[in-house]
Amino acid sequence: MELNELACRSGEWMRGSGPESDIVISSRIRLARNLAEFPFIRRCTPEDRQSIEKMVHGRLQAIPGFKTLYYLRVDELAHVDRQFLTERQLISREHAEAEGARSVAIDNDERLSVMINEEDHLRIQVMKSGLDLHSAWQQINEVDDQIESKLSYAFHERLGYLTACPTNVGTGMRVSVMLHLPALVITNQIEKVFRSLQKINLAVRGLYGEGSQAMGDFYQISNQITLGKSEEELIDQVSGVVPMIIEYERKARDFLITQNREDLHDKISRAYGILCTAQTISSEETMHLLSSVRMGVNLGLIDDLAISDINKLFVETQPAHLQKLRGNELDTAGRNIERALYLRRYLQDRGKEHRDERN
Ligand SMILES: Nc1ncnc2c1ncn2[C@@H]1O[C@H](COP(=O)(O)OP(=O)(O)OP(=O)(O)O)[C@@H](O)[C@H]1O
Repeated sequence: MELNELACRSGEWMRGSGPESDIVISSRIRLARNLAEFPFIRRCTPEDRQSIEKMVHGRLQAIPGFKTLYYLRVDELAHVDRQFLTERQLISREHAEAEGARSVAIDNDERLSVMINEEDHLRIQVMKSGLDLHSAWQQINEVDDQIESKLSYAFHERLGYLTACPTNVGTGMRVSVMLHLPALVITNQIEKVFRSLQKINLAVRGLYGEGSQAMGDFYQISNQITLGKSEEELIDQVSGVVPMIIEYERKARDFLITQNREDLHDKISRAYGILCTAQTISSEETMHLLSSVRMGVNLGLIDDLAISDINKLFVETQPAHLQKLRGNELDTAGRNIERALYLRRYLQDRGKEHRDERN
């Protein structure tokens, strides 16, 4: 697949069409799996890695339905292409930066991706728009069964699936939701919410997962425990807590709008104004301003844009996306100019379309 093809369209999870997608950007389930006949990645020789890569690729191809997956050798891609896949959440930052033979298989809608030779031999992930963990589980469970019918997984009768890091042993599953929580940040309640989540063994991470900073008020909430609970219990734990966080965020938004409507409207309109007119802008500032505009769209304070537009802009204004869309490499200053140009054009076009629709 030409990566440029991917750059020109939105993955399913970016469309903002799933349940509760005003606050829940996406739901993700990933399974860590290893092959019984090879050592864990950290103990593999370069030859082992090559053999695993070749074997898994071959077996995946033998699964009906997997033939249509795009298959990319990550270690053979240019830096910008690896960064591009990270920005689309199709591979982890570790997979983009690691050494040795490694690859990824991706389906057409970007719902399913399988990383080969990441921290574990296989990392299978399914992503859905909005809060949709149960259907993500249904899909990943089927995919996992299909793969298991072609490969022999490292499995221990008492412990469950064996993984490179002990924190993943058992189900090998991480269940997560990416939430947009700007009002809890503005009202200084976010730390309190995080402390309560940590008490019930849920992890809070930034936009790009483990060790990453929260950007644009996006937070990822996931299970910390993988052992001693069934997959359904882990999903229920995360699914059970998310509606409460959604309610807190909605209450904080209501509070802001009733107590301070003018200030909030002003903050959001200024953010929109800067995005529509800036001549040079960093990705950090863009994320920050888009976060305000996203809340403005949800609160009906901005009606020129839809949530899908904002989700698309969040991804397409990232460094590698800009360079792919533009077709050449750019340094930081060049990217900041290109980003501002891209935003001005996009927002002016969408504004015009909306005005035409209304007339
Ligand atoms: N709900 C989600 N929606 C979109 N992207 C997600 C979601 N959850 C995680 N991701 C992305 O997946 C990548 C990997 O995430 P993360 O490092 O948290 O977990 P992981 O792959 O399960 O690995 P590990 O727990 O072993 O570190 C990151 O880029 C992260 O942003």
